Amino acid sequence: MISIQVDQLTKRFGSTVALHQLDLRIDPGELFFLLGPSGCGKTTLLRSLAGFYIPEEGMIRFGDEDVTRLEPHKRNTGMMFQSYALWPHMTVAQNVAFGLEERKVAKPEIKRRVGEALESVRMSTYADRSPNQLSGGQQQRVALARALVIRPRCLLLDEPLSNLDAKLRLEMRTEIRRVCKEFKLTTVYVTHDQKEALSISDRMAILENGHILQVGAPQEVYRRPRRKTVAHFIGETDLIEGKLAALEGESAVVDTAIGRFHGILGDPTEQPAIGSAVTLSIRPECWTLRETAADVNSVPGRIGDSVYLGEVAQYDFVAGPQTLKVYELNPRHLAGSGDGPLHARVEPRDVVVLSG
Ligand SMILES: Nc1ncnc2c1ncn2[C@@H]1O[C@H](COP(=O)(O)OP(=O)(O)OP(=O)(O)O)[C@@H](O)[C@H]1O
Repeated sequence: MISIQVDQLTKRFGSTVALHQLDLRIDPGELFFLLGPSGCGKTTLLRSLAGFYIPEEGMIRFGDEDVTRLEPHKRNTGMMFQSYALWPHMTVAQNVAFGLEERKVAKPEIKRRVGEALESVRMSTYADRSPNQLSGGQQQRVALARALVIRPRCLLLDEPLSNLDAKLRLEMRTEIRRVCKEFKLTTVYVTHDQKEALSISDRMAILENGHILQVGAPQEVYRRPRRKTVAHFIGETDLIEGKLAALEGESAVVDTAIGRFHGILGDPTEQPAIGSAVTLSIRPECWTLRETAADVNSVPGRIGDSVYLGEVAQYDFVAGPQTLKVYELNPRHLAGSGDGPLHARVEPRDVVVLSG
């Protein structure tokens, strides 16, 4: 197991700065995700780790070794990309063996390791098939076996599941986590799919314009986003603009057009000034609907549109000038626009106060 450390990494393409003095440390054996809007620099960072891009400034280390300028094939990384590109004229076993043949590994050793790699992704019985006789999910398993067979120092995955349908994606993401943990591989995983990241990552980084906005475990990033962009990018959220009325440690009081809220600072290291503009981020499932008002964090309003989805009912809750998304888990019945006035209430710990 190795750590991956990135110090002050800058990568430019002409006048575009794809990565700005990026600092990041990924712990040994960690399953680490890179997330962010299109063009934020995820692929550039992954390709720099793989050695396909050489940064203009900064350093990349695998464990204690400086690999910043090392050629890709000398880095010994296992890679799996969006198009898994198995060679159609080779069998599954030959596809997996290829990397070992290139490395001039002895024949009996190749046979043993290919067997082990196919076993680890549960594809042993398909060894003699050609790739076009496999489903998309099975091809992806072979691509994973091909990445694992070289005993890489780390795994680099770029949208590995994006060609699969929804059900297979669910199955394969658990499979990828199982394999990474079994092989104790430090893994960097790029995706657009926040559910993939929330469900299997140890930690994740959210990028924007070549900068890292936040690094943390899924629960930290989801429950305590530090910036509006992060709150907006990960999960659903209600953003409510207001002015900071009081601050004591991490606890903040904010006045908004729909009332006064008590909450917690998203980024306790940045203390906004009293009277400054702030934004509240409240997850739709944190609200509860009641017929009576509560003492704090209680907003009167009416149900607008509603959608029943079995385990959850989704409401548009019209509170004066603001329409909030409110999700009720395990709904007994669906509230409708014909119902009387209600009060949406939220715990202060679920109200995240963000600068700006
Ligand atoms: N080979 C290249 N030549 C010129 N500009 C590039 C090149 N590769 C990336 N860029 C630019 O660098 C920035 C970061 O791109 P990158 O591909 O890393 O983003 P991304 O987060 O992976 O996006 P996506 O989610 O769309 O794949 C973008 O502005 C992109 O246009």
